[in-house]
Order: sequence, then C-alpha cells, then structure tokens
Amino acid sequence: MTQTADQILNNPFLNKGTAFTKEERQALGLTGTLPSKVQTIEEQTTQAYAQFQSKATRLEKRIFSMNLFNENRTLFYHLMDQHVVEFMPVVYDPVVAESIEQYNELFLDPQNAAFVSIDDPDDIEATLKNAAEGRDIRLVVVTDAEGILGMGDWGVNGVDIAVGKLMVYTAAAGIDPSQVLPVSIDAGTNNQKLLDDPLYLGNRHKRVYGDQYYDMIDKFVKAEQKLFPDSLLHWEDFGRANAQVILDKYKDDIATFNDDIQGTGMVVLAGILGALNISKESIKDQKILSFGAGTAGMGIANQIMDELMQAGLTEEEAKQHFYAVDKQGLLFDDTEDLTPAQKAFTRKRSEFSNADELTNLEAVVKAVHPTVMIGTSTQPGTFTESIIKEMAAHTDRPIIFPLSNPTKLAEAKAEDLIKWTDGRALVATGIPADDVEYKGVTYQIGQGNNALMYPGLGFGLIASTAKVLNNETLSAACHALGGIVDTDKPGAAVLPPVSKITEFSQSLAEVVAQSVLDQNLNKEPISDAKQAVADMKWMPEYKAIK
Ligand SMILES: NC(=O)c1ccc[n+]([C@@H]2O[C@H](COP(=O)([O-])OP(=O)(O)OC[C@H]3O[C@@H](n4cnc5c(N)ncnc54)[C@H](O)[C@@H]3O)[C@@H](O)[C@H]2O)c1
Ligand SMILES: O=C(O)C[C@H](O)C(=O)O
Ligand SMILES: [Mn+2]
Repeated sequence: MTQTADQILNNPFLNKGTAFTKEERQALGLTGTLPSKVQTIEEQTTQAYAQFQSKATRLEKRIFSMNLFNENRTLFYHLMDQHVVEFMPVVYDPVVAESIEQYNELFLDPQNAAFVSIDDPDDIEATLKNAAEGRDIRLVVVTDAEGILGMGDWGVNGVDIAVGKLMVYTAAAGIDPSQVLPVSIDAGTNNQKLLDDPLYLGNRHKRVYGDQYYDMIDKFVKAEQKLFPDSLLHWEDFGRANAQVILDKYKDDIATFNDDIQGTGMVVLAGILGALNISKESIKDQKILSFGAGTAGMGIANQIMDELMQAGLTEEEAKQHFYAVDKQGLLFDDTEDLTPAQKAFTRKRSEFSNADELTNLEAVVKAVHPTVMIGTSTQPGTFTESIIKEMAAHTDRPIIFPLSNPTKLAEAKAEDLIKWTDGRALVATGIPADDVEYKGVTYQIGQGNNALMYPGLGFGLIASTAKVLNNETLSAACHALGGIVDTDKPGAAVLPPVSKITEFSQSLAEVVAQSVLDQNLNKEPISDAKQAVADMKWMPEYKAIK
C-alpha cells in the first residue's frame, strides 16, 4: 500500500524530515512538503542538540527529547548515540520518575505503546496487534506499575518506564526501535492521588488482585506469544507479591525475565565482583546484608547465592553468608509475614545472644559486621554516618551499594560514603553519581543500575533466538563485565562507566548468545554467536524506504 506524504512524515519509524533527498521526495510524493534544503543526519543532529542544550531544566530536556523521539526515531537515536551519558538520565532514571508523576499533565502522545486494560480482557489481542501495526516485534517490555522504582503505584502513568527501558535497549545494545513494544497493563491503581485526579488517564478503580488479575496476565502472555512468537518478554516494576509469582509461572516455557529480580541481581553481582577485583578479596569471605528484602533485594541474594555455590559451597554453607533485613528487622525463620523469596534467607534466633533486639539496621550491623551492604529498601538516608562507620570499623574495604531509586529515595549519597569511610568504601549507586574528590584522589562511582545489564542480556537472548533464560546464562553474563575497569587505579569504579555502555552491552550480548548456543537453547540454527549479534544490530542511520 503506498503511503501519503502525511503518513510518511508522521511515521517516526520512516520519517527523515529534512533529510529526505530530492529523489526520495519525488518517489514518495513528498515534493514541496518540506523546505528545499536537504540536510544530512549530522546537520540535523547538531541542530537538535543545540535545542536540547537550550532547555533550562532536565524535565524540559526530556520533553524535547520525547517529541523528537515521537517524530523521528532514527534522528533521536543518532543524537542519543553521540551524547549517551547526557541522555541516559533524561530519557531514563531519574528524570523518567518526574514524567511518570506528571504523566496526566504532560500527555501528548501514546509513544506506540499498547495499553492493556483489566476491564477489557477480550480486547488484549487486538490491543497488542493494533499497537504493533504489523511490525515484527522481538522485544516487549511490560509493566503494571504497582512498584515504579521505589515510588509505589503509578497506574497507567507507569508506561513511561516501559518506554524508557526500551530506549536504553536501543541506545545501549542496538535493538531496532521498530521491533519493540512497550506495554502498560492497567489493573487499576491504589494511588489515591491518581484516583482523585480528574486528569487521570487510567482505569479509575482500585487495583485488581487474585484470580482475575492472574487470568488477565495469562491472556496477555498467550496473546503476546501468539502474535510475536520470536519475542523476548521483559517484566518491569510489578508489585512485590506478583513479580516472582509471574516469573516462576512462565520462565521455564518462554524467553522471559524480570528485570528487577534478575537484571538487578546481575548488576549487583557484577559490581561485587568488580569491587573484589579492587580489594583482592574472595567472595567466599563476604558477609552480605540486604536492606530491603523485596523484589530486588531477594533477586540480588539469589544471584550471589548462585555464585557462592559455583565457588564450591553447599546451599547450606552459602546461606550462612546472608543477612536479610526488612521492615521487621533481621528476618528470622519465625518472623511473621515472610515472602516465599525471603524464607530461603532467614537466620535462626539461636545464632544471636540479642536476637530480639535486632529490629533495626543499626542493631543488625553491630551484631553481624557485614562486609557488603546493599540498599533496596526505598527508605532514603537510612545508611547513616554511624551505621557506615560501624560497618567500616570491622572491614577494610566495605562494599556499599545504596540502590533505591529515584534520587530522593537513595539510602545514602556516594560522596558521604567515601568521606565517612575515609575513602575505603567501594560504592555503586542506583542513579548516576558524579566523581568524588577526596584527599587528592578522584573516586569514580559505578552506576549499580540494571540498565548496565539488561540491554546486553536481552539483545543476546533475542539474537540467539533463545527458548528460555536459565541460571547458567545469567551467571555467564554476570562475569562478562570484568576487565573493562583498570582496578589498580586509585579511586577505580566497581562497574564500567555508562560512557562505554554500547561497547560492553555488545560483549555482554555475545557472551549471552554463546551461552544459549552452548546449551542448545536456540530455536533457529545458529553457529556463530558473535555474528548473530552483529547481524541483529541496528544503527541509527537513514535507510532506503521500500
Ligand atoms: N539500581 C537498580 O538497578 C535497582 C533495581 C531494582 C530496584 N531498585 C530499587 O530498589 C528499591 C526497591 O525495589 P523493589 O522492586 O525491590 O521493591 P519492593 O517493594 O519489592 O521491595 C522493597 C522492600 O523494602 C522493604 N522496606 C520498606 N520499608 C523498609 C524499612 N523501613 N526498612 C527495611 N525494609 C523496608 C519492603 O518491605 C520491601 O520488602 C526501589 O527504590 C527501586 O528503585 C533499584
Ligand atoms: O529503573 C531503574 O532505574 C532501575 C530499576 O529497575 C528500578 O526499578 O529502580
Ligand atoms: Mn525496575
């Protein structure tokens, strides 16, 4: 079907704007619909970047970026590719959090997302089909937005996190932006502010749980697999009670993963391995305290557990390295309201002389003397000076990762952690952190964000046509980031810098694809993992329109 000038110029996957050549303008019926000057993509990029820079606030920069994204995906990614460190926090965390909070006020465009509604389960297949518009979808990021970052329930507004995660996939790993589909599952919301807001755009009722919810999820998965049989399904920011249940239900049958559980587990293990490369210590000598034993906290614990068992420990021995702390304090086997994931990481009261006093982080740190402390609690400022000093008094190089997002929820600031430990802490933060200057050393702070891992992981799975993702592949991926950081340099970061995200996402994808092939988990016959990754990679350059 030939398209009209209007259809081409308003299709962000086809539009080239002023870069359409004279010949293309003639062939496509665009003659006279654009100013006469034909620009190169470089000229367009320079111009767009100047506009981006002229915006006063980060939110305005985001609004400009999203408008460009809505108009011309190729130009948007060409621009992001050249300024990836500057664009990441604007299109993704932390500024995505502001746009989610103001979604109703800022709404202009659905950004090619699919909006699945629990009130219309019979429309699910049509919804996905309409949003995909016949495109060959290989990657779906879906959220029901019950646990957006650490900000709780944001209903339909949460669609922005699915869009943002996909933007990082393309910028970092090179998935073709016409092959992705962001999905919002609107199961209602318990956010009273949204329910009371006349501008709210989602279903105006309380969140639905239980059988009705799981039936809808099942309908969604079946329709998704039927329409896009070659796709990878990525789950994001589901609530604590549903995230693991959904993952467990589908992970052995389809290519799928939960980013908050597995992506976060991977980046934290990679960060710990990076920290141990700096301190020259062994993972077998670490005592790990997870503060905030929820979706991410337990995903992290499981990934480290797997690593300890590969290092030769039995399950029981490995378990002795963990201390899970949640609202109740240190989690014991008799603690009430344990989640299924927490049950695997509880301690016995008999191990402590003062077990009944271990109801807060400070008491637990005093009793346990952890060497690694991970924050996924959503509780800002909880890694206090006295707690950090207590931890640092008992270990030479404390590994401290305050990971709660966005910025306002972080358990501590990198700068404070470096100062309180006199430069000894090995730190990673959830959002980007500036270098810290302390006593003549420049400390680089790794970004302990799953964005370092999920693009390479997902791309490798798609390129290798993986049937499923298993522990062996996850483990291989966790080790793929080693060797990038010069660990002998004073102040070295525990993770590679975001400025290298396209390079290491590619090597990560190759490692993942190789692991899939080694286990014969590929659907299509593929012999060369590197070649498969290279063949799949999309570049932000204009292509001929057929
Ligand atoms: N940096 C990353 O890559 C990354 C990845 C995933 C999640 N996160 C962050 O981690 C945080 C948690 O995310 P999640 O998906 O695990 O959410 P979640 O709701 O599943 O888990 C949060 C946990 O913290 C616990 N908690 C709440 N108040 C507490 C307190 N006062 N003391 C101790 N524990 C408390 C909750 O009971 C819950 O178990 C969020 O801020 C999120 O942004 C970061
Ligand atoms: O979205 C992020 O920045 C990381 C993570 O998935 C989160 O939920 O915080
Ligand atoms: Mn998340």
